[in-house]
Amino acid sequence: METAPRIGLVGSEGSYGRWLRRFFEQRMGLRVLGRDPAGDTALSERELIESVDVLVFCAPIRQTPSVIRHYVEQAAGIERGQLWLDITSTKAAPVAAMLNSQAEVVGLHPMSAAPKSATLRGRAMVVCEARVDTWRPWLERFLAAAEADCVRADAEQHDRVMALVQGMVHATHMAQGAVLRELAPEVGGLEGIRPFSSVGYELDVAVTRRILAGNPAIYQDIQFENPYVAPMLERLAVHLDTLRDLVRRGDDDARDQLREQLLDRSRQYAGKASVAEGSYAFERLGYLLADLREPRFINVFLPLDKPGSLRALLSVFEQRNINLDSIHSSRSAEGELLFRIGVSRAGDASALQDAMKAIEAEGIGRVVEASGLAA
Ligand SMILES: NC(=O)C1=CN([C@@H]2O[C@H](COP(=O)(O)OP(=O)(O)OC[C@H]3O[C@@H](n4cnc5c(N)ncnc54)[C@H](O)[C@@H]3O)[C@@H](O)[C@H]2O)C=CC1
Ligand SMILES: O=C(O)C(=O)Cc1ccc(O)cc1
Repeated sequence: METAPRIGLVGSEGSYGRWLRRFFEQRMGLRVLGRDPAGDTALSERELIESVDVLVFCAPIRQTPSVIRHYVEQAAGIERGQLWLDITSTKAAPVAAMLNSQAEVVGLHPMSAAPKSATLRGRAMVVCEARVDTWRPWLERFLAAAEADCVRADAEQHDRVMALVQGMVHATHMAQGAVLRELAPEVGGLEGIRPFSSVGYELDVAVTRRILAGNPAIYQDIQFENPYVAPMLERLAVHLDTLRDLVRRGDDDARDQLREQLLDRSRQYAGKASVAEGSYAFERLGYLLADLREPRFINVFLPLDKPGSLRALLSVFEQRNINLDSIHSSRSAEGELLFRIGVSRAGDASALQDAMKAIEAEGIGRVVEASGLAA
C-alpha cells in the first residue's frame, strides 16, 4: 500500500476526469497523470500503467469494458500491486473486466454528476469492493476524503437497483418529454401550460429537463448497457398498457381495477409510514417551489468563515422594518452558497434598496441577485 500513490485517470479530459484530477491533486495532495484520446495523449496506455499506483477508469459507459480489457492486455501483469477503480454508471461489466487484471479492484458509482463542489458531500456513492487487500487503508482514506454517503453493494445488486433508481426514472421522464413534444403544441405549448403547473408537473418537468440538459450518451448507455433495464421496461409497459386499456373500457369495474392495481396494492407495499413520509416530502417541495416562485427576493452571498453573519444580514432588514416572507440557503448555478431572502410584497421598495446598499457597505455579504424591488 502506497502512502502517496500516483493516480492515473483513463478519460482524464471528460467531465468526471477533470473533477477527479482536481480532487486527487487538491484534496488529497496526490500526483495525477491521465490519458484521453480527446487531448491527453502524452503517455501511451502502457506508459500510464507503468507510471501510476492507482488507475481510475472514467470513460464513457459503453466503451469502458473494452477500454478496461485493452488496459489489462497492455498491463500484462505489471499491474500486480496496483489498485484499479472505475466510476461507471453500470458496475457488473466494468468490475468483471477489471477482475481479469492482477490488480486490486473496487467499482464505484457516484450518484450525481461531477459536482461544482470539491467533494461528494451529501451525495450517495455505491462502492463495490471486488478484490481488496493491501489497499484497504488507503481506500478508506480516499472514501473519507470524498465525503460521499457510501453504500456497499456487489456489482450485480448495483445494476439491479440502478435499473429502478436510474433506468426507470430516466425512461419515464424521456417518455414524458416525448409526449409533451407531441401533445403540448395542441394546448398552447410548454409556455402556455406553465401557468397551469401543479407541484408534480413542475417537479417532473425539472427532472425531464435535467436529463435533456445532460450528456445524451449517459442516458442512452444507462438504458442499453444495464441488462436489468429491459425487464424493468417490460413491467413499465405492462402497467401503462393496462392503465390505457382500463381507461378505454371506462366502466366501473375498470375504475375498481385501476384503484386496486395501481393505487391500493402499491400503497400497501410501501406501508403507511413511508407513504406519509413521501407525501410530506412532496408537500415541503411544494412550499419550497412556492417560495422560489415569489418574484420579490434578494440573493446574498455570505462569507462562510464569519460566525454571526446571518444574524447581521437579518438585522439589516429588521432595522428597516422590512418583513421577510422566506429564507432559504441555496446555491447559485456556479455552486456558490447563498441565502435567498424572499421579501414581503407589501414592503417599501426604497427601504429595500437601502437594505441592499447596507449589506454591501457594512461588509455583511454580497448581493448577487435581486428581483422585483424596483420602486
Ligand atoms: N456525468 C455524470 O453525471 C456521471 C458520470 N458517471 C460515469 O463517469 C464516466 C465518465 O462520465 P463523464 O465524465 O460524464 O463523460 P464524458 O463523456 O464527459 O468523459 C468521458 C471521457 O472519456 C474519454 N474517452 C473515450 N474513450 C476513451 C479511451 N479509450 N481511453 C481514455 N479515455 C477515453 C472521452 O474522450 C471523454 O473525454 C461514465 O462511465 C459515467 O457513467 C458516473 C456518475 C455520474
Ligand atoms: O444530473 C444529475 O445530477 C444526475 O443525477 C446525473 C447522473 C447521471 C448518471 C449517473 O450515473 C449518476 C447521476
